[in-house]
Amino acid sequence: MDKIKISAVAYTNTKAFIYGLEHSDIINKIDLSLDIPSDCAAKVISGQADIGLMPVAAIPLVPNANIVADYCIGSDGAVNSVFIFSDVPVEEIKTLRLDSHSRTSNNLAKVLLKFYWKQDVEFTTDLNAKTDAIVLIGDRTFGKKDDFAFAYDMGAEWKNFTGLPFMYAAWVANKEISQEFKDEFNEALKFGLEHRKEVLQDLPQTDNFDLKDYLYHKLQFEVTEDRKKALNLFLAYIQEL
Ligand SMILES: C=C(O[C@@H]1C=C(C(=O)O)C=C[C@H]1O)C(=O)O
Repeated sequence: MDKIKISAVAYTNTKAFIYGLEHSDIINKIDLSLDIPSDCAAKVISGQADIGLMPVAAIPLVPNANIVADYCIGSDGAVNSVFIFSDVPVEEIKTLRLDSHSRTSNNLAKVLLKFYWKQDVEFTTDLNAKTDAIVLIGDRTFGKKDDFAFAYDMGAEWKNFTGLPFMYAAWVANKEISQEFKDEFNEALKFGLEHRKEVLQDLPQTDNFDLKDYLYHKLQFEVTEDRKKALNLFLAYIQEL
C-alpha cells in the first residue's frame, strides 16, 4: 500500500500531535513532512500531500476537502501565538503587513479589522514596508508581546466579536480516506495529547512565555460543534472581504 502523504505544521502547537504519530504504528503507514502553514496549504491544494494540518482559511481552495480527524489547532479566547502587533491603537491602524507563513490569521486580521473594528486598512506582504501594524503567528511570537505598544490576541478578539471559540488549522484531506485509517489517526493524535508532559519536557524554555499554559490551556485541540460553527462563520466572512 502506498504511504499516505501528510504535511503538518512545524510549530510548537503541533508537537503533541507529532509525538502521537511518531509513537504509534501509523508512523509506518505515512510520509510525514513538517512545513510552515502556508506550505501545508499549498501541498494539500496541489495534491503533493493527501492530508495536511492545514490553515482553515485555505479549505475552500482544496478539491474534495474533508476534515478527517476529531482534533485541530484551536482556542477558546486568547491563544497567545496569533497576534496583531501594533505601534498604534487599533482605531488608528491604517497599514498592516501580513505574515507570509499564515493563511488563517491573515484572513482573521482582515475579518476583524473590517467587520469588528470597522477599520479601513491597507494590507501588504512587502517585508521592507514600514507599516503601523503586523500580523505574526506561531513560535516567532513567543515572548514578543512586550516589544510592541499594542498586542491584539486574535483568538481573544474573535471571541469578543462572535462569542465563539476558533479553529486555526484542521486535518484536511483532498481525497476519500478510509474509516480504518481515520480511526487509527485519531488514536495517535489522542495519544500525543495525553502525553503533553513528555512533549513539554523536550521543548526548549522560552523567555517570557509559559509553554505549559500554552500547551494545556491556551491551545484547544477538539473539533467541537461550536468550533465548526466558528469555522463556517469565518469562511462566510472571508467571502465578504
Ligand atoms: C495558533 C496558531 O495556529 C496556526 C495558524 C495558522 C495560520 O494563521 O494560517 C495556521 C496553522 C496554525 O499553526 C499559530 O500558528 O500560532
